[in-house]
Amino acid sequence: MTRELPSLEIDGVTVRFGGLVAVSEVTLTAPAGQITGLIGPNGAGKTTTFNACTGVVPAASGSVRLGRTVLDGHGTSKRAARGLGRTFQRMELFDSMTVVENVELGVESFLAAGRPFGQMFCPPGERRKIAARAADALELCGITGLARRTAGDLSTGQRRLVELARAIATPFSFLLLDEPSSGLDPEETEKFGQILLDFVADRGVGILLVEHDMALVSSICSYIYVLDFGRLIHQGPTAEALASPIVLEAYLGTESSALDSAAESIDGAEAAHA
Ligand SMILES: Nc1ncnc2c1ncn2[C@@H]1O[C@H](COP(=O)(O)OP(=O)(O)OP(=O)(O)O)[C@@H](O)[C@H]1O
Repeated sequence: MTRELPSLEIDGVTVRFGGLVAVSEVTLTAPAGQITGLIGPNGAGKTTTFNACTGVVPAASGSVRLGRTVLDGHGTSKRAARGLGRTFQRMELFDSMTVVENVELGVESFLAAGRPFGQMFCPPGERRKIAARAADALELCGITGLARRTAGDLSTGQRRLVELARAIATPFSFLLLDEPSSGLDPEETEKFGQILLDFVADRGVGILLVEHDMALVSSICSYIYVLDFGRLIHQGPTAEALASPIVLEAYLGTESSALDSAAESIDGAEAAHA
């Protein structure tokens, strides 16, 4: 029987840094088995929203749930143990370790956190489980051939895939991905997007994606939320949201070229389906 995976529910979350309201009463739902986009200009509050979900910063008000599990009041490790995984804007790989060691470490830490003296003893059978999950994730990301390479020797594109493999090898029930395609060229980005689509279709895990690459957003997210100055200014199906005057205005002068490229890729996709 496959387990039912949760949606992420953010309900009226506000985060303040002194007098600055970085996130203001943000409410969103990101369902299981889909990639939901969270976009907005620089400084709009996207990463802070992720930080509030994972417990890195306290929310002044509001609530975060994974399905029926309330995450409020827990620290970062407990929220991860409840199933909320995350990748960071800046890559957090261990450069002196091999690719497979990096990926296995993610799984090992997750499993160890769930039992007493977990970091000291690895029960028989668990090592095989960890290796199997890591091998599966490397294959899904198309990097099995890099398993024994040292992470620090890899290109940015390869390192992004290792980071993704580590996140998907770990048995999280929902993933927050913060600009995961940053530094990739268009070909690598397209491949990366396809891996994400295959992953959610195959495993049913939900993803909330923060991303500046609008061509990627428009090709893999069916629904997006748009933040500006900490507030949600729009939500809706991707094509509609990216064409919305209020969204265009928020991006004007900052990322209008990014939206142009998104519009081109939406037009291209529509033409291909016609
Ligand atoms: N720890 C902090 N202390 C004070 N201000 C902060 C802190 N973290 C973020 N901010 C401020 O909160 C606002 C939202 O920042 P945040 O990093 O969430 O934006 P973002 O949408 O993720 O931006 P970007 O796309 O550039 O990563 C910004 O004005 C930022 O300067």
